[in-house]
Amino acid sequence: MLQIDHYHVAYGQSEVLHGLDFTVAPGEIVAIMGRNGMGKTTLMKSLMGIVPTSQGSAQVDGIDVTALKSFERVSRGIAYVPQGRMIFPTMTVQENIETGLTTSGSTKVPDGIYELFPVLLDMKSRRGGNLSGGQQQQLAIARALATNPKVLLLDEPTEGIQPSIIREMARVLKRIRDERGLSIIVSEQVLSFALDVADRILVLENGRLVHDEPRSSVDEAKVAGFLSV
Ligand SMILES: Nc1ncnc2c1ncn2[C@@H]1O[C@H](COP(=O)(O)OP(=O)(O)OP(=O)(O)O)[C@@H](O)[C@H]1O
Repeated sequence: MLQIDHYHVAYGQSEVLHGLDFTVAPGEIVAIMGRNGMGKTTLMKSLMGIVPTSQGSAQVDGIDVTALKSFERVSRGIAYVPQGRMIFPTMTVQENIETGLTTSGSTKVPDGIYELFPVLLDMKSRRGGNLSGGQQQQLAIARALATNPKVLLLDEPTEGIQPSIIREMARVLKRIRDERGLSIIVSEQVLSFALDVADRILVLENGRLVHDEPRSSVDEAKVAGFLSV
């Protein structure tokens, strides 16, 4: 569903990603792990077309998206939940989700979204800024799903969220994957969440992939070693 080849990204003269190669299958959840500053956010932003790719390519469902603008990537099936969630604080919950509908041509929030996140239905007339961190994270995921994506990117979704909500988030992400068959890429520093949610664990270290193992055979101590400072 997502294929990344020889993928390089730089800020000006400073290269941050030095040639990544990986694929994500339909219905697969991949966790990209790594300490602060290793390039996880840069990868997400470049896949979304916010930061340009300097070499290499990204394909979604067989279509090269490397030269496309962000809104074109959304219509090709990439959705993004940025670090810090970035919901619109003065807009209501419903209005926040509706901003994701522009690509689908629909004006009504699909019922399936509120089924996944019942708390958002209860709060649909509240302002986004009045929600808790966990509820805002659910809202950001709901908004991304409203674009009906094939590939969902989540940048450090557990940041600032309490443990019980983190476990619930893992459950919902797996349910979304099972029901919609989409591919999910989640950048993470919390190993327990990655082990809970992912089918495969990649580790990014100084802009290179240094580890790529299925969840079932992952060496937890080795991955933890990459994450310790
Ligand atoms: N706008 C920018 N201009 C120049 N360098 C940048 C810019 N944004 C990030 N960097 C650098 O790129 C490198 C990777 O940063 P990035 O934010 O992708 O890491 P990360 O793994 O997502 O870390 P974090 O967990 O802190 O978000 C860092 O060295 C950072 O200083």
